[in-house]
Amino acid sequence: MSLVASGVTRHYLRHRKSHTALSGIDLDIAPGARMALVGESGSGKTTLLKTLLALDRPDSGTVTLDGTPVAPGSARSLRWFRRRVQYIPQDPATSLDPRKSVVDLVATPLRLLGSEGDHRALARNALAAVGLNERFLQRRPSELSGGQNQRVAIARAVACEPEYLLADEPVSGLDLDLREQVLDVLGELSTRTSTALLVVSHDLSVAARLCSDISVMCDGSIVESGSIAAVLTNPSHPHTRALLDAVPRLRSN
Ligand SMILES: Nc1ncnc2c1ncn2[C@@H]1O[C@H](COP(=O)(O)OP(=O)(O)OP(=O)(O)O)[C@@H](O)[C@H]1O
Repeated sequence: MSLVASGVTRHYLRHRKSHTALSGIDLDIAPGARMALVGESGSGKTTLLKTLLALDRPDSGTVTLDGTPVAPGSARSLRWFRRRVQYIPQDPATSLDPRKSVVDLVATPLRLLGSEGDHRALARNALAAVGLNERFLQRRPSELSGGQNQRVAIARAVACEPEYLLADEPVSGLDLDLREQVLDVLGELSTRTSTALLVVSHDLSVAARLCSDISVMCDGSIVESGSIAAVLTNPSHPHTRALLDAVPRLRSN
């Protein structure tokens, strides 16, 4: 019972040459897991996330949810999967329809997924859970701050109560205050619910704050994984040590 990538490989053509973005990745996200996926820019984190979300098709290998294979397909054929696996994109500004009100942005996916219940009431509850109260409901994304839009994106992802939440750099590009706000919201959500969290980040401090396990990517491979405490105190791969050196605070803690 888990979201699993097995032997996932993905190549891209660049300047007519094949470039390996993912090289035989195995990753198992158990129910309720809180896992960070870290690595420097270009290591393959987003490509793996897209593959796990059935937004991108691997060249070889499989992604399965509780043993059922998933791959890109029609919205209808993936409805069962999207009800269970949701996504917080890196840049909410490009993922939120600027014409829609906040409450509609959160209620619409519930309608499309055929979720049970009063969609607007569920949307209001999800927005309240991320600290956006009634006075925000009719605003448009352009009338919100970056951190507020990021919280709308979180509410949208959690409103259908998914079992797995995959977040791509959820706080990159936010200033310090907004970053703290969004990390608090995600941390609170993952402790209050049984939703599994996979957080993609190039930042080890974000990983340490939200997750209990970590996988480190380098050049399309997972080079190290384990509990955050073990990996951060005793990194075995040079790439992990280099990432750690970039966050001196973590070393001294
Ligand atoms: N659509 C694409 N076409 C060609 N190459 C791509 C494409 N998407 C990703 N790549 C390449 O695949 C590799 C992995 O990219 P990916 O975006 O998964 O890395 P990342 O670890 O998420 O990086 P970042 O932290 O900068 O977002 C990179 O070398 C990237 O240039």
